[in-house]
Amino acid sequence: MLLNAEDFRCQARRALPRFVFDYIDGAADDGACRQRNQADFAALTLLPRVLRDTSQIDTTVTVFGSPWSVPFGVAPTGLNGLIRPGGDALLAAAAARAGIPFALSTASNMPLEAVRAAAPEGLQWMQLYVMHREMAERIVQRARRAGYQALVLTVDVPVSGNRELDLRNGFRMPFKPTPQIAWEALTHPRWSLRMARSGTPDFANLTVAGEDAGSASLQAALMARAMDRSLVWETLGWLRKSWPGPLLLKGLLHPEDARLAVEHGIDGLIVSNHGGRQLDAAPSAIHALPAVVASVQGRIPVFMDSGVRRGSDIAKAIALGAKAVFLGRPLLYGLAAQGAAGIDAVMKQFSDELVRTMILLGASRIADLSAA
Ligand SMILES: Cc1cc2nc3c(=O)[nH]c(=O)nc-3n(C[C@H](O)[C@H](O)[C@H](O)COP(=O)(O)O)c2cc1C
Ligand SMILES: O=C(O)C(=O)c1ccccc1
Repeated sequence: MLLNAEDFRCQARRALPRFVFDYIDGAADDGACRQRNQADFAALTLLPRVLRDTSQIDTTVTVFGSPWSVPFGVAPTGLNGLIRPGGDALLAAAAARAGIPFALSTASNMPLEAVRAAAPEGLQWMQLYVMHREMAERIVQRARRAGYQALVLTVDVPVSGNRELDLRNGFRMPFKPTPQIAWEALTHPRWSLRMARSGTPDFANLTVAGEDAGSASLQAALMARAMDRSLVWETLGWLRKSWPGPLLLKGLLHPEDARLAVEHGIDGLIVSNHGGRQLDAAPSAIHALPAVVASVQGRIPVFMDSGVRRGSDIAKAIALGAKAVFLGRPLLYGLAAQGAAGIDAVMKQFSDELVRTMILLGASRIADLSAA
């Protein structure tokens, strides 16, 4: 029986070739930050109230004018097509069914227009990595035309985190199976068959004038996470010109950076350490959240991700000032274990756990959690 995120993780380990599972599950250096993310959630408590009317539970929140049925969304993750062909479309459609937003990664294997078409009624946000500004501008224009509602600039990948599992496995883009990867793939005939039918899982959203979107050098550069490190607060205004909608920064932890973000006209923040995949010495996101919330003083919504594994973790993040959270690996485990049904099941698990937590806390609305 798959009852919780850890159950789905174990099932995903069985369902995937090792190099794919390692890529998803892996973290930077020694995995200390990834562990901290969960340990710090576990160390927090919520103080329940009793004899309050919880006969009706309302989990909805409104974000940038749009209602979410529950206060969580799908975090942007690259290479979802490596888990299942069309992984991004499956995640986007599941999010639309659940009434929550899906964030598409710049490092996705499906063209952003195709993902939008897979769930045209859903909320979709576009995550941006800036390798070249001109390439970034093209992605932003396309996202705007395709109807993405918000743009999320990820700022915690100035360079790749040290992912030793990926290095040892020889996992590279353009996708080129090493003997080990070929062996792992072949011992998972179902996975290999699916991939054989769908073709190589290239990054599909890299467009540069004069260079083929699928060029080997662009593929390799994105996999090496070779970002434009000259992009700074002073040059952020450049993005504003091509994106009139909500613009969020993802991956900051410092309260002073939160203040700078507000000063520079940013519309929302995602407090995150990238699931422990970047700076292994970083504090947990839930630990960093309160100072960021204090610094922002309610001027813009603050979201968080990294380490959310239970509905009670969502309640804890909201109690500490988050508007909502994003889920990364748990949904990927669901996708790996059972495809679309697995994503639905993981989303339902988090919703059910949140509702139970709210009843136990005597909170009938999300706003009531702020006091827990
Ligand atoms: C396999 C994988 C790929 C990811 N790719 C991206 C990405 O392309 N862009 C991005 O902003 N964050 C990326 N992230 C980070 C997630 O958006 C999110 O911050 C993180 O997964 C949250 O932690 P959690 O997995 O503990 O929930 C990735 C995370 C994983 C696990
Ligand atoms: O692995 C990641 O966390 C990530 O952000 C990423 C970046 C570029 C390509 C693939 C994944």
